[in-house]
Amino acid sequence: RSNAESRVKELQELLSRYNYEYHVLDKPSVPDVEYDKLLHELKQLEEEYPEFLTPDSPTQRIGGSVLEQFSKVNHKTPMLSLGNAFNEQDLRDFDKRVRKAVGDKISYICELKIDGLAVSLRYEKGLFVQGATRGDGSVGEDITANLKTIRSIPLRLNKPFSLEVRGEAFMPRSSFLQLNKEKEEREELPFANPRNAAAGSLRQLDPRIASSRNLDLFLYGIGELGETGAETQSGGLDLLSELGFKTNKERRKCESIEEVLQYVEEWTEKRAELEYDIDGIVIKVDSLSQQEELGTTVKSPRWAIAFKFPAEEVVTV
Ligand SMILES: Cc1ccc(Cn2cc(C(N)=O)ccc2=O)c(C)c1
Repeated sequence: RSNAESRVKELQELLSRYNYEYHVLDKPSVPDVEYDKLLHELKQLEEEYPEFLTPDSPTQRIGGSVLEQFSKVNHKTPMLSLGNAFNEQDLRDFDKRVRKAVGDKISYICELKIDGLAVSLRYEKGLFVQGATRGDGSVGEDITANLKTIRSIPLRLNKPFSLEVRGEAFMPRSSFLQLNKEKEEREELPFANPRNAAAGSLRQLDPRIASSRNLDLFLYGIGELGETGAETQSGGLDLLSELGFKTNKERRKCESIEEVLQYVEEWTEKRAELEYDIDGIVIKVDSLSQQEELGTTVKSPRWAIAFKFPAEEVVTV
């Protein structure tokens, strides 16, 4: 019995690591069948010895019940929306406003703007306890059970931190095309785009449906930054990676608006090569103290802007 307990612990550790290698690093160290075999062994042991079952076990991704409805969640810090830029001049004007307010010693960080839906995840002492949609920025919907089905989300951090993190949930384009093919075969209405498919999947009351949709998530922000000691946005992103979160590797530090414009130009060309849709580029002042100095307007930060790509001409045949 005691070696059943140690075997359960060993399998939970092992499977969590394999899950991280596969879904976060995209670099599995064991074949899928090996992972599957060990997962079944853990499921058997947890059935036989339920006292060893923990909520963060790799077997607990798909909750038991179908929800009646989603409850509401109040975001401690509001989830802001970004002001938009549509051309080079808008970006140069943004740069001027920033320099006027905080002076000329600034760095920017550019990140791909994933075309999905913004969600926030709360961890207590390292354990994933709640996940919510952005909603209106102050009140969102509790979609914890559906977010748990996203395999790249750690159910337990590798440090017992209590913090709130934010990111964009999305559906890879290949999964979107496959889902629509299946919908058309069932003569169901297909989703118009991956963003709608991701939103529709996370709004399912049955977590088994969300689990089948191959959703994913990139984290890009930490609420209550002070707790973690990060001093820059780029440092915050590195910390998120160290904690076991999936972050987007295409981010770039830019020392001038010229470099920002180069990055925007580069990804305007390359966006079709990505496995997911992006609808623009997010540009942020990297220093968190300068972000505080710049503050926010009624609804969006003065220290960030979203460059939006021109809407794609939809070819209707
Ligand atoms: C049967 C089966 C089991 C697992 C997976 C995918 N996968 C693989 C690993 C792995 N190799 O470390 C870890 C987690 C995971 O989700 C597939 C596609 C099929």
